[in-house]
Amino acid sequence: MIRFEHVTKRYADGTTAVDDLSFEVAEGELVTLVGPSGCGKTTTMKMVNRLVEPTEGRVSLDGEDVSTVDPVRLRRRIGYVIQQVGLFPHKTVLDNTATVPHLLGASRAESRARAAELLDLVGLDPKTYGGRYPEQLSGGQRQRVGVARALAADPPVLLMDEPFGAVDPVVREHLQNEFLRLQAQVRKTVLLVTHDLEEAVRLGDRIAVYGQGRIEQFDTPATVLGAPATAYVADFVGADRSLKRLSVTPVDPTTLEEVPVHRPGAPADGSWSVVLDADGRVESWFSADEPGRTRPAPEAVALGASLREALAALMRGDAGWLPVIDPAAGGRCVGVLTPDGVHRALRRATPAGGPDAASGESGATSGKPDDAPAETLSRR
Ligand SMILES: Nc1ncnc2c1ncn2[C@@H]1O[C@H](COP(=O)(O)OP(=O)(O)OP(=O)(O)O)[C@@H](O)[C@H]1O
Repeated sequence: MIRFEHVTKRYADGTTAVDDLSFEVAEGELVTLVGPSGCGKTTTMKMVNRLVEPTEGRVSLDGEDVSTVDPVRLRRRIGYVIQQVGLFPHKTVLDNTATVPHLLGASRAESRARAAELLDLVGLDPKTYGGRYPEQLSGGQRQRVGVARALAADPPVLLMDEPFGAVDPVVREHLQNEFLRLQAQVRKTVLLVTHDLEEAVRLGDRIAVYGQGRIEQFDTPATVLGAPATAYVADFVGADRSLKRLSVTPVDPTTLEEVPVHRPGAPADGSWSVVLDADGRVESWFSADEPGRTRPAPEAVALGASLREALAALMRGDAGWLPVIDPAAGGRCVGVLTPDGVHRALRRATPAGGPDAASGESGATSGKPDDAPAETLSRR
């Protein structure tokens, strides 16, 4: 666990980069630090592995004040991933990844076996890529090697500074998703710096929104987007935060409608009805427009998927509704999601007054919706 207690950093030229900062990152939690350029994010991160020393206050790791720990010993417990990955150009991908375990005393064979496992874990087949040199990889592949290398010593803590910054938006989203999948397996305590709000929202269990040298709000993505604590945060998350909230609001059972089950021989109630198979999965459906025509089941989404995914699936099909399935119950259809349901779910994840009522005016909220607590997507 990482803890900052009243930490201030003033550089020699008098710049106050971080001003009286206090927060905690729980074990296994991924916290993103987001904010404009120069607000102190990188300085904050570097005080964890002692690349920068605080002027005042205390940074501790698992209760131990880092200023009392030998920096070399400290950094063995902390993986560090930076945008310019810094791979050794004259070493193969496998050897780059094996360097740290080897330095830590593992035999060459053990280190290479571990490196191959890690490359596999980050989605690079060691047989294909292990023997290549960094210049023979794409930017996205190099960044994956950077992540594999940081994980190689199996550190409990990872510091990541714009780790997916140097690639185009499509590759970036792909890497982010892979990283979330990986994090669900390895559960590191992660502090990740980004200037990209989308990335902060997508990856963070919690987000720290930085103003100048200070944290303006520290909360779940859904709460930061749904209930910005200050005018500054409201401005930073922007007017389209309702759209961003689609990514962090899950499809949940309470916003679904009942499945309008079709009874053979009986006239369909309402405008459409659904035929379920013996396992409760949608087999086909009928619309009152053309009652005699059997239509194939629309694409389904799983409980817990984001509203963003659900909306995309709604747009891809022409049914106007989606079956929602429970993967834990063998893919049984537990309800249907309609555009109205999406709207209700978004409003539910918002404090009283609807998606855009949470203003950044001085009557800032506590950061928590009053009625239904905003749920965030569980990525674990
Ligand atoms: N070594 C240094 N000496 C003096 N000032 C510094 C030093 N390093 C950083 N600063 C200043 O401290 C402030 C915070 O810098 P920092 O790199 O922590 O910001 P950041 O939020 O990570 O920015 P960016 O997103 O641009 O990387 C800036 O004003 C910066 O110019």
